[in-house]
Amino acid sequence: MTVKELTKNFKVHEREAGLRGALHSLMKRSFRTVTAVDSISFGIEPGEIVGFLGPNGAGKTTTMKMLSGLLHPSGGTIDVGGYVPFQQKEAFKKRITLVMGQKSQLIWDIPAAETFLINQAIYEIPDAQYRETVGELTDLLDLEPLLKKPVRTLSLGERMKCELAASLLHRPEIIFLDEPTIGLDVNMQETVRRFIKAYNERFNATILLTSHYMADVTALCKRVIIINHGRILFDGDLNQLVSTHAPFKVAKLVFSKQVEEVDLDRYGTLLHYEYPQASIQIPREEVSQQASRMLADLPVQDFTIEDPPMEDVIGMAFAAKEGA
Ligand SMILES: Nc1ncnc2c1ncn2[C@@H]1O[C@H](COP(=O)(O)OP(=O)(O)OP(=O)(O)O)[C@@H](O)[C@H]1O
Repeated sequence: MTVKELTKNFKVHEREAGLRGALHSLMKRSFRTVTAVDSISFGIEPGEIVGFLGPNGAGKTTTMKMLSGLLHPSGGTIDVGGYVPFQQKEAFKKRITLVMGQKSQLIWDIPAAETFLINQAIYEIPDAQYRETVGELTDLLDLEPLLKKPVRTLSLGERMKCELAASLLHRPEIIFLDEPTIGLDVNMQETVRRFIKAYNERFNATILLTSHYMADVTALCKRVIIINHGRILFDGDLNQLVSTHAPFKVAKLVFSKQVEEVDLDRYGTLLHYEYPQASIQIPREEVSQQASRMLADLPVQDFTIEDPPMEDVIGMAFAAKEGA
């Protein structure tokens, strides 16, 4: 998949407040242009899972819609699996899918199994292949007990599992996942994550994923693209992002006895101390040395070294860019 200088402008109608504004806008409409995606370029190799991150309104969904052919770009070029998405060729539609966590394609009053049959017809999936794929997806997602119930009676997580299956029946090799875990409880998020990983491994599918849950990103994506105000801020290895923008780790300690706060400052920057727990920020190159010192000097009952939370790392990446 290759994207070059992709841009999307929306024309939005502006109206002054109040009755005068309403009357005025009847006579003369005034428009403002919003640039949702501003000349972004990137390439994604077959089989890669890439995290597409950014704050609300950054342009992620707009980009996904252009990549899947739902929106016509204002500028730039897109090649997805050898196709130009907005030409909406049948062969292209059979190779991709767009799953939006906030929107459902399942029909509310009938069981998911029946939506599956409709999709079989739409995508012209031969019977044998359809049965095999439904069987595989049913196993991977544990769908058996869900398929015959009307969709409206399913929980959000159960519906999301059916949603994923419905979107993957035609075995697309390029998948756009827009917030697939939104609103799900922690266990169901983990189930969906495991499924995405298994699907990617089994079919070598290329996946572009947006999520506000950093656990999705750290579990699935080696590479991330971060956008803000429609522009790419970072595109590269997740580990590199962390080591560039957070050149430190956080030691989490649990003590078996009270320790003086001043004693903890000696090992790094004390972030938090409330007996029996403390967290201390330590420069990466000092981690092993300071860890052995702490274990030797302090009444440590439990000890872990972690990367800082991804939210913080991304926050630091934004701050660095704005400061530059
Ligand atoms: N149809 C539209 N008409 C006008 N403006 C739009 C339209 N769709 C999106 N926008 C604007 O484009 C910008 C990018 O929106 P987009 O939905 O792509 O962001 P996002 O990164 O997906 O955000 P979120 O994380 O909240 O889903 C926003 O300022 C949004 O208001």
